[in-house]
Order: sequence, then structure tokens, then C-alpha cells
Amino acid sequence: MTDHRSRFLRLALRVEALRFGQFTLKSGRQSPYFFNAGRFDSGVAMAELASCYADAIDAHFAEVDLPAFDMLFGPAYKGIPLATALACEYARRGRDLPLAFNRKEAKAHGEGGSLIGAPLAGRRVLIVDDVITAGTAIREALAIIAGAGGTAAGIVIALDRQEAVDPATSRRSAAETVALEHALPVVAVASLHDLLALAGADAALAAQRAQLIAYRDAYGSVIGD
Ligand SMILES: O=P(O)(O)OC[C@H]1O[C@H](OP(=O)(O)OP(=O)(O)O)[C@H](O)[C@@H]1O
Ligand SMILES: O=C(O)c1cc(=O)[nH]c(=O)[nH]1
Repeated sequence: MTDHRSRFLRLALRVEALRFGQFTLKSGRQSPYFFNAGRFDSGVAMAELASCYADAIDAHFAEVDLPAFDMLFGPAYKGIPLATALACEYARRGRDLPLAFNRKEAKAHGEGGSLIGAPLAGRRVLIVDDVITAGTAIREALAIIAGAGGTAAGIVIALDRQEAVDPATSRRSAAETVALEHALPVVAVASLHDLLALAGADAALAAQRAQLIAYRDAYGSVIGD
């Protein structure tokens, strides 16, 4: 497993952003695990997370000659601190990227509207979010960017849960579906596959493995090892 994957998973377990139990997802599915990006709730934890995102992005785009994106967008709510922390990490690495995010409810006073930050028009925008399950949040973000005159250049998430939108009809994951439909790269720092690999090698996680596999077999894009 590449360094940024295992660093991220161990960090997420340490700050209890990754937890095991029974959770209801936005899609209504009952999941034996949950990734709560709200638990990166200190400067050090958020800075470490941002460095994992930047390493994953740089590894993915290493072969591209021109900068593949020139702006970051964080969808409300959890994408907002993630995109902001990533912008700070890129500044630390010598790249100053414009940054924007949205409000879930438009504001009628003051500056008004639902977009905050640098203008999206004419930019190649990298969407920064925490997790993809069914892809609903990412589709909304794509519509916001297009509506504001920007061009989506890619999507980066911390965790790809690798779930099919409707497993009865297709086992293609939501992330792969969005990638194909919009011809966009979807970069995940880590995936359920990586979490299962870690669970297989780590005695403290071994007890979770059977439930993760049962869930993956019910909803996942990948079945079997
Ligand atoms: O792929 P999906 O099925 O859309 O699920 C993943 C999305 O769900 C959560 O967002 P939520 O809408 O709960 O908002 P939050 O960021 O305000 O917590 C999460 O932060 C992802 O953005
Ligand atoms: O599908 C979701 O709603 C979801 C899954 C997850 O692991 N984390 C999260 O914030 N949302």
C-alpha cells in the first residue's frame, strides 16, 4: 500500500474519523463503518490529512505536463475545511491556488448568494470532498461549478467507499460512474479495498473484517479478493 494510503488510514483510525458499528448513510444503507471527516478537529490532524490529500493528488497527476487544475472547490459542509486545508498545504508547497466553496442555503443579505471565495468562471476546478458513497454530493458540486462558469478538472476524496449505486443492475462504483459520465479523474487517498487490506494485516482490526466483507459483497463494486 502506498505511503499516503496507510498514513491516511492510520490517522483516520487514530482520530476516530473511521469508526465501526452500525451507521445509517445518506443513501439509507446500513453500514458497519463510517468515515466522519468532522473528527479531524485540530490543526495538526487537519494538516496531516491535507498532506495525505496533496500526496495522493500529486501521485495521480505526476505524469501530466501542464497543471491539471488551477482552483479548489469544497462542497458544503465538510468539503469546506478540507479544501481550505488543502489550499494551505499547497501554499506551504509553493503553489497558491484560488479557493471557493458553497453554502447549502443561499444568503439573502450582505454579499448574498451561495458561493463564497474566488470566482469559478474560466477555472479548471478540482473538487475536494471527504467521501463518495452514491455520488449525490459530487453530482451537486459538478452542477454548481458548471452553473458558475467553471470547468471541473477532477475530484479528490479521502475515502472511496467503492459502492455501486444500484447493485441489482450494475456493480460499477459511484466514483467510476461519475468519472465515466463526466470524463474526469476521481482520486481517492484510500478506498474500502485499502481498509480491508489493513484490516487483514492488523490484529486490532481483524474483528471488523468479516462485517466489512459482508457489506462490500452486498453493495460493493468489487466482490471477492
Ligand atoms: O456520495 P454520497 O451518497 O452523496 O455520500 C457522500 C456525501 O455524504 C456526506 O455529505 P452530507 O450531504 O451528509 O453533508 P455534510 O458534508 O454537510 O456532512 C459526505 O460528506 C459526502 O459529501
Ligand atoms: O454515505 C454517507 O452518507 C457517508 C458515508 C461515510 O462514510 N461518511 C459520510 O460522511 N457520509
